[in-house]
Amino acid sequence: MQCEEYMMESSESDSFSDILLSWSLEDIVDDNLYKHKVQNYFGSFSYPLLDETRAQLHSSMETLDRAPFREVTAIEESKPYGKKLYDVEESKKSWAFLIVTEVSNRSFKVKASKELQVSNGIQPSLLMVFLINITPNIKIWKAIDNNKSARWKVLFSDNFLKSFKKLKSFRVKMSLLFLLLKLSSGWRPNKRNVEKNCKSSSMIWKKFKVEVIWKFRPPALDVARFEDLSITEKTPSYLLGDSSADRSYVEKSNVSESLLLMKFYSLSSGVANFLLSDSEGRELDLPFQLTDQEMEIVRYNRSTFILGRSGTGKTTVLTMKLCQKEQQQRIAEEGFYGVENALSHVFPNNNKVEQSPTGANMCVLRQLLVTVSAKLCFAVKQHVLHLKSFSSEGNHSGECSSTDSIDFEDEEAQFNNIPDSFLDIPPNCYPLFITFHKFLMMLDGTLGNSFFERFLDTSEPRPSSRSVALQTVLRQKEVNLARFSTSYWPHFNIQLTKKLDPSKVFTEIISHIKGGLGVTEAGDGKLSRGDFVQRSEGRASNLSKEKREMIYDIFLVYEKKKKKNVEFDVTDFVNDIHRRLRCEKYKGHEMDFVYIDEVQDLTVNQIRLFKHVCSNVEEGFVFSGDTAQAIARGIDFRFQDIRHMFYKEFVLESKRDKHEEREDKGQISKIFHLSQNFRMHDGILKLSQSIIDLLYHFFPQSIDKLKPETSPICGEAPVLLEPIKNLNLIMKMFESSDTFHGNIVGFGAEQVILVRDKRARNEISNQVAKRALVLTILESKGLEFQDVLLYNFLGSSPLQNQWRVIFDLLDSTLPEHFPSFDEDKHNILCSEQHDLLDSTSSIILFCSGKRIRHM
Ligand SMILES: Nc1ncnc2c1ncn2[C@@H]1O[C@H](COP(=O)(O)OP(=O)(O)OP(=O)(O)O)[C@@H](O)[C@H]1O
Repeated sequence: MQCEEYMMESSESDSFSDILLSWSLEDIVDDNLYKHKVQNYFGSFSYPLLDETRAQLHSSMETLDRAPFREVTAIEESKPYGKKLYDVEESKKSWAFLIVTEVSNRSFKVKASKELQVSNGIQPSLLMVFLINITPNIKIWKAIDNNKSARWKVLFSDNFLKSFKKLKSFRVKMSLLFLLLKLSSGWRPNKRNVEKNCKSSSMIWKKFKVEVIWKFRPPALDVARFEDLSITEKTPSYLLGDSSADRSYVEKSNVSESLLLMKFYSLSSGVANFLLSDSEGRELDLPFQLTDQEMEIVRYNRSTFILGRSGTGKTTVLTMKLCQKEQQQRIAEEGFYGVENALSHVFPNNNKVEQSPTGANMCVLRQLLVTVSAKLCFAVKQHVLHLKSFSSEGNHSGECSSTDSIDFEDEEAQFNNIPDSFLDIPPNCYPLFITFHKFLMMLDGTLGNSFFERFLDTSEPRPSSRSVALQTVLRQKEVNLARFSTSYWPHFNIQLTKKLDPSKVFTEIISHIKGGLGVTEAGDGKLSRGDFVQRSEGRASNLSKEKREMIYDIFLVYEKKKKKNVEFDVTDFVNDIHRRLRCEKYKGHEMDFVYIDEVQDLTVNQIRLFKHVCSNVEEGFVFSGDTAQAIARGIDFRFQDIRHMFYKEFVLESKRDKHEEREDKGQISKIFHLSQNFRMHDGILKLSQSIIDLLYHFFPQSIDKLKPETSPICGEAPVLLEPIKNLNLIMKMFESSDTFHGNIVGFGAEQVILVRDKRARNEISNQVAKRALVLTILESKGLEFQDVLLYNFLGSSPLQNQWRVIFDLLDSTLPEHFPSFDEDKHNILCSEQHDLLDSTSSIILFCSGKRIRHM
């Protein structure tokens, strides 16, 4: 039998520390001793609960939901090694480990590792529920309990997951999990095999030699690197990915391998069973450990707003909130407590029991998650389905549609199996993941007299499917910013247009004149000239009275021309739905919970529509967004506007409807800020922050002022590749698929070339001949890559030399012929800066054109 080394970290002072495991598995030696035992532990197990216990659980469920459940580790002393996850406030220290200490057929007990602070109002039984919650197969806890000495909670890393996935032998997988369980239960290897290596009095590093484990191989090197030696010096080499304690390796660690950004998962029986059952090498998508900041939002059970920059975990929090509700429903269904109460807790709308296609009764929790981008919608749905299939141990199937291979050119294809109406959604379509566009289509189909009827060409034969007909109408008749700029703008009075920018004018029309706060639902769907012009006096305005007059003139001409062309814009569609909702009552499905991601891409008038589909105003709405990003051009978004509108039109109106207004005015919903960035290292964040600073300076209204984000990882600033004379750099880079001066190796699935528009995409795609993924910035929104090559963004900017206005800001000694900043004239700079910001996930700037070198 072969022996290999592995190591673990522990704080000797506390017998209930976590094990922080971070290693790579490659090969595993063949033999193992534990096979039979493992099979015993992983057998199926069902546990009958006593009535008394059930009653206890029932009464405590509500409190549990709100309990600040936090598993505190003793790793605080070792902060440099851990993520923020382990930074626990003093007050929460009492939230210690909870271990099932006894399991028998008739009862089980829970014991806290430290003194449990019952004075906090939390009863031990609550904690028991939590364990049941995450570990439906209790038997595994019995295994942990076999050894009464120190028990450790096992967290494992992304690296572990990836390596585990590669393992072929089921037996090896089992033996590995078994070993982890043994460790967590307090088992320690034979003393002869232990070397002690004391780094400090409070921290003892142990090095164990254990039978039958694996061969270690350091992860591959990549672009970004560690530089902060204060971290690397204190961090044990194995935690940074190298068993040989080679400092130079540490400095070259890939950011994605870093413990500080890495995802961690805790080992429970559910996870163990899932890992073992995953025979087809399917993507492993497990619930990872959230930070305190994220957990606070997930547990907060009232309607709320989540604000954070790209990569701070907004979508993660939304998804986990949704999953939490699903899980509560499952518990309710499994009868852990009285069914009626369970239902009232999970289904605020007192939803009904529906018949499944097989005829069985099923409670349908109606959750709706809406995004603007179809790609993000797809990604979120896949993630949740994975999590669901994990938590129901692989039994989950029968989702509404299979979205395995989506053609993003035909983004709506992923919704083919969801009806274009809220009237008859099959139960297995829930939770419902749709784009805002699909949401509008569904509302249109729920109400009488479709908006599109008037645009269908009666002379032509109608396509057999409604959705094909609608797609055609949308393609041919919808005026978006691109069509506005090309087909409408040139026809407006040049005296008006020469002083204005089409994107600014379109934004004002769509977001304010026709879709903003001042537009009441009952009105005619637009602001009067007087109201619009008067807004120049408001504090938030950055447009003069004169310019507003001009914009209003353009608006009137635009409306006439649009009518003549029999065309429409999105606000016409939204206003038409509002109009119909005033005349007829919404009869579609009532949602229990609604989650709206990328809310910055919606106008106030669009967001208003959601109140018709969900009356659970107190608890049912979560909006998340970032004013630094905007997918949809032509939207002017302010978080505070949405929040006030929500209070006035959702909260107060619902209270009025329920005749509650006198006693309680309700509260304006809380805003949570997420500030830790998981996607980018410090070097990229600094670049983003410098663009945000430009936005604050030039366009303070276009972005909410937030605290700068933090990232625990240091990294280099993005590299600027300048063109070499007579050399097509892109071609050169990709002429051979795997080498470019030895620097860019294997530009593959985790890398992307970002370009400005579809034209550039086609051009670059041809040049790299499928050797790299090429996306427009818009298409890349919400997706993640290890490396981003931003191609010729500045060189191809419509702003051309006008970028130079920012030099004034950067260097006051520059000669005077640099143009000075004019808000209206340079408005496009705002969207350009937003685009640039969107692309700064991890970028290598690649520019052509001399002008760019100034940057
Ligand atoms: N606690 C955590 N530990 C490790 N990784 C995390 C944690 N929370 C979130 N992440 C990861 O950080 C990345 C960004 O998260 P997410 O997509 O939720 O952010 P976002 O704010 O919605 O970003 P965007 O606005 O760009 O879509 C994801 O890879 C996510 O899995």
